[in-house]
Amino acid sequence: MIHIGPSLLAADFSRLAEEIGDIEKGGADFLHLDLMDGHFVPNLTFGVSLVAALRRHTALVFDAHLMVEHPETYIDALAAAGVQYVTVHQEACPHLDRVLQQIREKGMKCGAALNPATPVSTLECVASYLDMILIMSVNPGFGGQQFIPYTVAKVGDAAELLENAGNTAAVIEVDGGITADTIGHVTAAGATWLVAGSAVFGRADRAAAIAALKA
Ligand SMILES: O=C(CO)[C@H](O)[C@H](O)COP(=O)(O)O
Repeated sequence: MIHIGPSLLAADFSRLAEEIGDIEKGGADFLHLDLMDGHFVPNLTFGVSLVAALRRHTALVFDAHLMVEHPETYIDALAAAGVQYVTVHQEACPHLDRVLQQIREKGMKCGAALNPATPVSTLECVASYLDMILIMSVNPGFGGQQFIPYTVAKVGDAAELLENAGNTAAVIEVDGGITADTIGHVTAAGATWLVAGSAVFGRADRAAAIAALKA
């Protein structure tokens, strides 16, 4: 079952509540929230107070992707803001197990994200209890980039890792450069959650854009 999550990064920041209403009506399955701190990635987006404010405007599942240093300092506030999925970067977490447990203890689903050049094998020790593996198919920091083809093989690696760990409940999400042309490659390899920024918010008819990706 394919889930499409528009990335708020590509929305019109001057009218976010309307933009979210548009994709919710248009058939989005979740809302992807890119929190960037200007340190882990060379861009700065928004923080938890904005996420909390948006929570009042939609029933969509909130999928927070933390592209930040020290993600452990965000977890309590994200739980209070009503976020359901929190994904941290393996590369930002010297204590990955600890921060994933912290997310679970707050009653949220936990995910681990990998930059394009980070191997899936780095998640072997936590694979049995992850709720999500997020394969970045662009270098994180900016929307509208070109999909990196070698990341398709990493989706297959993630599927194999989860299978070997006996974790059939976890999902594989892919983020970056997802379009009607690239989506089929990653779904064939095992991804079921697809983040799409430009391919949804960049189009006037969001319902048609989501339907095109699902098709
Ligand atoms: O995490 C991201 C960038 O770091 C974005 O979610 C991603 O790039 C989506 O945008 P697009 O679909 O336009 O590539």
